Amino acid sequence: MTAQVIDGKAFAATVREKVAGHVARLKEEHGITPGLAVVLVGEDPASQVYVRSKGKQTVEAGMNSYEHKLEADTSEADLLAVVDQLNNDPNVHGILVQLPLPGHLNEDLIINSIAPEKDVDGFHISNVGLLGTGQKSMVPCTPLGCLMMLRDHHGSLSGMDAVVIGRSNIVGKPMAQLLLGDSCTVTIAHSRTKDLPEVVRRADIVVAAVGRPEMVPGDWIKEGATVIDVGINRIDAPEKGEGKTRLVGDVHYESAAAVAGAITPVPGGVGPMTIACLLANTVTACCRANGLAEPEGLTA
Ligand SMILES: Nc1nc2c(c(=O)[nH]1)N[C@@H](CN(C=O)c1ccc(C(=O)N[C@@H](CCC(=O)O)C(=O)O)cc1)CN2
Repeated sequence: MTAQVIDGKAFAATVREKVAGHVARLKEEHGITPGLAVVLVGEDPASQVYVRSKGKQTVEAGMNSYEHKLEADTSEADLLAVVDQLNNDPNVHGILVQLPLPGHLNEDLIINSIAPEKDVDGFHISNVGLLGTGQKSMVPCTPLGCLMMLRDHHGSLSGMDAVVIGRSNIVGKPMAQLLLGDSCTVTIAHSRTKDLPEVVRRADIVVAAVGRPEMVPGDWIKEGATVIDVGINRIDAPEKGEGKTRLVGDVHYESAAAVAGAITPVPGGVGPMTIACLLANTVTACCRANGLAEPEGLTA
């Protein structure tokens, strides 16, 4: 079997189009423009690229983008003051603090200082609790993007066996909650899981989110399974020339694609969906803040 490639880049473009349509309607019918504030602390090069991309895509979708770039040595008190100001700004419907933060800042404290209804990352403890109890919440963008691709590919996920490899708060745990919400039988596997290959071999859906380059080989994958690769790892690529690198996922793509029914590539799979879902969450937050109907197909 050769897997169907799930094109996250193309799918993300359709999500952004839907978002732009909702934004246009919000403007025309209600005179409201959704606004997203992104806070970046420090000069991590990858974070700078992601923040730039978020700002650009926010504006392209017709929304207002507010960027707050703070020095790497910004104090916790100063960062909390910026978040507080954004919490109280009626033009800001979504707030995101780019991660990772510099080591001297308490990530949990900062995230939990964001007003839950503006927490478009879905990382606030209130949103974690709401998602875990099946209530309306803001849903973390990467798992939401994975769920959208799975629903698009399969229609219903009900009764499917799903394995999520990785138990991070940002991807693994919310992903498992979303799959459970769609009536999958869910296993969360991690570094201490006994006989990981056997656990993965049972799964109709494999979501790999461990951050270890090409850790999941094709012979762990059940024939016809759907593989969602969340990993984005940069590795040396001497075959491309001295000092060159390339991106790989947590799954060994070639061997997995030979047995899977469908697979997301890296790059161009889950990654682009993360920012598309951030835009979707911002529109959702704006509609909720104004007591308007939520956009269909853009939430979990
Ligand atoms: N506050 C947050 N911080 C971080 C998040 C997040 O969701 N919220 N996620 C990641 C970084 N991230 C967005 O912030 C992100 C990562 C990767 C991509 C992406 O499109 N990747 C491309 C490849 C890019 C490349 O060439 O390097 C792909 O996979 O095709 C988008 C967003 C950590 N921080």
